[in-house]
Amino acid sequence: MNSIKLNQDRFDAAIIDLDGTMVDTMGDFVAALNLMLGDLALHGLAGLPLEAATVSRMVGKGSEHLVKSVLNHVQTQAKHASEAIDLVAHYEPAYASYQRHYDAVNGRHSALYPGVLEGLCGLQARGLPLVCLTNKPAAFARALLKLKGLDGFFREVFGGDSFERKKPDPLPLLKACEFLGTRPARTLMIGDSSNDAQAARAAGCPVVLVSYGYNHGEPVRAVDADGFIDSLAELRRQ
Ligand SMILES: O=C(O)COP(=O)(O)O
Ligand SMILES: [Mg+2]
Repeated sequence: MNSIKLNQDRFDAAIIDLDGTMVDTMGDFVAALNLMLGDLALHGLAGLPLEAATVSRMVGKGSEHLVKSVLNHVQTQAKHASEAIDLVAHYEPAYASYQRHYDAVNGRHSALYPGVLEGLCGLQARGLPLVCLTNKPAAFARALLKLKGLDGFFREVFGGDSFERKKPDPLPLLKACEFLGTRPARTLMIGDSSNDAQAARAAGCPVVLVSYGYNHGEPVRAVDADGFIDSLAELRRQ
């Protein structure tokens, strides 16, 4: 980690992102989205099924954004005007189908990144209270954390539907700090994307990004952040 030294003097708590930071959930997203396209009879259209490389560019801004991005992608893949889809008419059924399928596949095609347990244990051993803050719907996030054995680490789990606005808006981080009773300047945000970094900057939280996540398909080290780590286990050693 380059410019941040993690020590108890500097931080009173940590807020940790879920997808792309603690759990590699790409397999769940891809499975649920392809089942959704099957329901809508869009599965066979121009170059589908969707692949992880495509979906990883769309993840991180919540389910509504993800479903809209996939429908837009299908639209741009349509080779003939006759294949063009009505995005507005498809959105509601697509979203309902996606939610149903994601609920069923949640955690089945996903895995903890290496070093996550060590990192969380290290933060906990330092006495830092932890909150999980994701743009994933809170119910999906809680079920996933439980399935992966991580639920016991967090005082609270906030999702993309917990507040009026999602990351990159600072509101969820400010609310998480309020819950923790800590000042943003002393609350470390750990994430995988520019979404997390922008929210942290705007809230006044220091931010460290992992190098292995999704970051909307862009190189993460180009993002304005206070440090980068290759594994959460590095937090233990600071
Ligand atoms: O957009 C999502 O569903 C999840 O994204 P996040 O856990 O990286 O915030
Ligand atoms: Mg993320």
